[in-house]
Amino acid sequence: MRAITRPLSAFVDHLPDLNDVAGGDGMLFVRDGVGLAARGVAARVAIDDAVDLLASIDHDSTVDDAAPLALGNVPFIPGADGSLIVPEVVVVKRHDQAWVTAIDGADVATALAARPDPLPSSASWAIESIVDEEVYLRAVTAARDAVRGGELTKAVIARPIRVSSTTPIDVHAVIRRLKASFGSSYRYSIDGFVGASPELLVEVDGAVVRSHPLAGTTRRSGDVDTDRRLAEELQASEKNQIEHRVVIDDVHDRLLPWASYLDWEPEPSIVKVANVQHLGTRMEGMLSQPGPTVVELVRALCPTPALGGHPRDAAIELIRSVEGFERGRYGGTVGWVDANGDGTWAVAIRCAEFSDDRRSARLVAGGGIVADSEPLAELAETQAKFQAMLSAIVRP
Ligand SMILES: C=C(O[C@@H]1C=C(C(=O)O)C=C[C@H]1O)C(=O)O
Repeated sequence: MRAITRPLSAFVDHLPDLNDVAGGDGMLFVRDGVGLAARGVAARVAIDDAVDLLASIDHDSTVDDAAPLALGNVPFIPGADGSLIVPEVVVVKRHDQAWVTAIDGADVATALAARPDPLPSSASWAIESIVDEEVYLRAVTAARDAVRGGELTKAVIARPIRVSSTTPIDVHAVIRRLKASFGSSYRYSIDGFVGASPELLVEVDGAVVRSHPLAGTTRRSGDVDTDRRLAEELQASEKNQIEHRVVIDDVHDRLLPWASYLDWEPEPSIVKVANVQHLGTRMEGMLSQPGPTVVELVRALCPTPALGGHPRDAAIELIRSVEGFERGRYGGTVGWVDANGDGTWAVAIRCAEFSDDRRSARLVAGGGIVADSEPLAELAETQAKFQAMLSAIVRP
């Protein structure tokens, strides 16, 4: 394969919005205006082979930092195949520069051409649980009992719902709404898998490695003082601190063997998203040289205990025996890797999987269960988390 990279300014005089480059049928991975949008499939590649394939591409570039890249998703189950896409055309935006890479002479002008604004439309909607509430509540209780019995320190229990519409759902409109409400989350759209995740699994940027695990959740109220009180209660809650500690220790222990240095916030801080607030701990370090690719770190970290639990194998076994559905892409990770092994991967949460005809979507949300978890409070937490995608999809 051959790739050509040029500054975006060689093709357009104003920077297009990445959401509009992706539209309803392209690909997107972006946060706060930094990220990429892509169109067309030049190749599909197993994640473990991606860096070798990308490095073998003959790359003609006038942009120093640019390298061919692939994006996609790794499912929740450890070791599951993740198939990435090498796009025909990809537009990359960083803080200070923007460029476009085209594979094998793909048509950049068509990829960048303005897409019509999504039209407002009205539909009738139905929302139904895919797994009965009773099954979910029993699963939470089973996880709590396993923690109380000393088999686990934490397991994450989730539940799926289906949203159906009488008319096809316009994914372009959905990603635009996610931008408006969840600009600082990792917003993604790949092969009908769309979401806005606040959680960074791992990022490799040269020798620098970063992760931002989240665990421990409370609602938001719409009122500043109430939100502050809820955040203080979250910080002071032993139950939530335990949920959080399990994740931080595990991510730290999995990253440390690759790092010459790893730093982290001494106390978890509050991460506010439009619908909920979380406990989060930023980690940043330097990779030992020669450094691992981001794919190796994805393999080491996925699924994070923020979505599985601890110990990992026992938690996943329990999840699979009590949850009553297959998680598939939910709870895995979504992101990109380039020919240098750099890349950014978010935890695949706050997501919707659209049917091929776009008339329905499966949404999944869950939460960490420890000894003091209350099943009905957990149900309410999933409802708050569902709001991220529901509010972007449902337009009566
Ligand atoms: C499981 C989800 O979110 C995860 C679980 C959290 C928790 O238990 O408090 C918080 C953030 C995420 O790591 C989800 O959104 O479905």
